[in-house]
Amino acid sequence: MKNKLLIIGASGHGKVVADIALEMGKWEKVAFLDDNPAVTSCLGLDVVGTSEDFKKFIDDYDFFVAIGDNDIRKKVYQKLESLSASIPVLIHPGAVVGREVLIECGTVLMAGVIVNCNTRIGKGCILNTGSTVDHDNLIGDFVHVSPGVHLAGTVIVGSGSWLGVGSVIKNNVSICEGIMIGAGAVVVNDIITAGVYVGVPVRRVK
Ligand SMILES: CC(=O)SCCNC(=O)CCNC(=O)[C@H](O)C(C)(C)COP(=O)(O)OP(=O)(O)OC[C@H]1O[C@@H](n2cnc3c(N)ncnc32)[C@H](O)[C@@H]1OP(=O)(O)O
Repeated sequence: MKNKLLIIGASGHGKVVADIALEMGKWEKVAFLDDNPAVTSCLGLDVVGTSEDFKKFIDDYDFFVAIGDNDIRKKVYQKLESLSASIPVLIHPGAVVGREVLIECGTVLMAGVIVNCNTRIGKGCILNTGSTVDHDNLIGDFVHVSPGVHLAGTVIVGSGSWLGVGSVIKNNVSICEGIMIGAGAVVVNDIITAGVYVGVPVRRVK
């Protein structure tokens, strides 16, 4: 771990990620990289270059990819990983993490998140504000669990999936890779085909 942090992506999501990093109090400097030249600061923190510039900073900074889109976040993360960048886990002090929970690099737990025991969260995930992930879950890489989502016990979520705001996943359900679950949806059975699912209980719309 380094004493400076560069956040890639000075968006609304990046702003919340920076807020968490500052709350954690582990870095003496926090700054951004962003590809929009019009954005020069975010949350009062400087944008010091574009995402292409990251190699210049690699020896001195930790890096965190704060890009909401799962596919883009994965691409940028993998570029950093291939150069052995130091990529932390960010956990808001107001999140609760149970025993025997494994959280991989590049994942953020926002305020009010609860992860119960024996759960594994993959790399590059977003556990957004107030979401809960219960016991014995397996969450793949680059998953976005939106604000207010609830996953009951023994749920599996495949890599790259996005659970929309306020959705609910019943216990013992598996969701395959690359799924989009709509806002407010309820999943009560396994989902084995990629697509967009909405409603209560969910139906596939795309
Ligand atoms: C901090 C943050 O902000 S984190 C970000 C959180 N954001 C989210 O969670 C966004 C979740 N996104 C959604 O719910 C979106 O509506 C999606 C992804 C499910 C669908 O979006 P699109 O692919 O653009 O589909 P589209 O809007 O064309 O809708 C397709 C159909 O599904 C319906 N539909 C879309 N979303 C929902 C939903 N959440 N619940 C019920 N029905 C829905 C539409 O009314 C439409 O029905 P119709 O064909 O009968 O008219």
